[in-house]
Amino acid sequence: MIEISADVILLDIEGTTSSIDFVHDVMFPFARKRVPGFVASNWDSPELNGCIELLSEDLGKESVAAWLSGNAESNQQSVIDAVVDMIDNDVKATGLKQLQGIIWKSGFHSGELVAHLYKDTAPALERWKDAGLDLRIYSSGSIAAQKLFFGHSVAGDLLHLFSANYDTTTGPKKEAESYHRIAADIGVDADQIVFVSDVPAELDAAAEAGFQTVLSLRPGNAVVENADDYQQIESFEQLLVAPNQLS
Ligand SMILES: CSCCC(=O)C(=O)COP(=O)(O)O
Ligand SMILES: [Mg+2]
Repeated sequence: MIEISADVILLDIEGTTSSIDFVHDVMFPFARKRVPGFVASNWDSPELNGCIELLSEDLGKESVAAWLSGNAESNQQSVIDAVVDMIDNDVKATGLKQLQGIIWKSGFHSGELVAHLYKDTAPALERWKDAGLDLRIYSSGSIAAQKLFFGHSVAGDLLHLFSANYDTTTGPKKEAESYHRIAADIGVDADQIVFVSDVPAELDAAAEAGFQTVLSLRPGNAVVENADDYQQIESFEQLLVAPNQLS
């Protein structure tokens, strides 16, 4: 059991509230299968072009210019191949995550996608919220995707439990500056925020910014060799958080 005093709980999704398998074996294949049709049908749309613009910031203008150096048909195929390759390699690029979020929308709305949550996740969120804690999400998945995810979960629509969502438009999850920005956005001292994630490098960045941190050890997560360097939980039932100063 870990007992913490804090006002805000900031949660990662994959490997923390929900299984990595669901994201990799259900959500990624759903998007991957639909990338060719989506790119072909939306080639001139502001939505797709916004994602391509973001990818050129993520990957460098030269890479994206190379995809777009041929005729319309070959350019579309280059974008499709590049996006599929990034999905297969779990690239956490903002433009890719925006694109995935757009494609997932139809799946969550039709009921084909229902977000996985560990059985302790929804009860813990309710318990923490009732105790007066401010709950937020910070994930590589786009904010739109996060809202689809928690709006269409195995425990129903949980969006009312969260005060805000952050994605990589705030900055990369492994950089301290991103956590400084989140603390400034919330308007509390960094030490009043506890960040829970399965990725040590994310916890290290958060700790560098002054956050309290907890390592999430869920079944199917990557093995963390130095797990004992962190406060750790296998379930949210092991995380007791008492609010400090928020009214
Ligand atoms: C919003 S669900 C999709 C999650 C996703 O695409 C992802 O990359 C998860 O990364 P996280 O930062 O939550 O580990
Ligand atoms: Mg994670």
